[in-house]
Amino acid sequence: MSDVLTRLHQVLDARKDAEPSSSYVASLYHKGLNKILEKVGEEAVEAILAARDTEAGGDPQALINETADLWFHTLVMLAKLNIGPEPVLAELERRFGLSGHDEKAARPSQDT
Ligand SMILES: N=c1c2ncn([C@@H]3O[C@H](COP(=O)(O)OP(=O)(O)OP(=O)(O)O)[C@@H](O)[C@H]3O)c2ncn1[C@@H]1O[C@H](COP(=O)(O)O)[C@@H](O)[C@H]1O
Repeated sequence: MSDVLTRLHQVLDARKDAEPSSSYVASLYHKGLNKILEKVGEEAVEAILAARDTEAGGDPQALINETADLWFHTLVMLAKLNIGPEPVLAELERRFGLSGHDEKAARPSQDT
């Protein structure tokens, strides 16, 4: 399934040469990194609100959709900075099976 992240990244990369009027992703690149970061923040808030609604008995599909929007916009953010999903997946792989407390204790002191 993580293959879809790689395939999506290839599309996001190709959109760097597209006309802003022809593609949502190209229009985001054209507006610049600050607009992309604004979208990531917006989608994070929408995911948080949908999680609250789901806990209160709402439709989990709304949370799934908002999480997909959030992941998508973080991929656009990374692509804008010439980073694909692979190093993020590799970092998750590296952390896999490590206790969260142990992993945090082993981080360089400037990381949060
Ligand atoms: N996965 C997605 C995807 N998820 C969400 N979105 C878009 O993200 C936007 C987020 O919704 P909003 O209501 O916040 O957006 P908005 O109101 O248009 O934005 P603002 O004007 O408020 O900034 C919507 O336009 C969604 O269609 C996506 N747009 C594109 N993709 C993928 O990216 C590929 C390339 O897309 P294009 O560049 O548009 O061809 C597509 O083939 C898909 O695979």
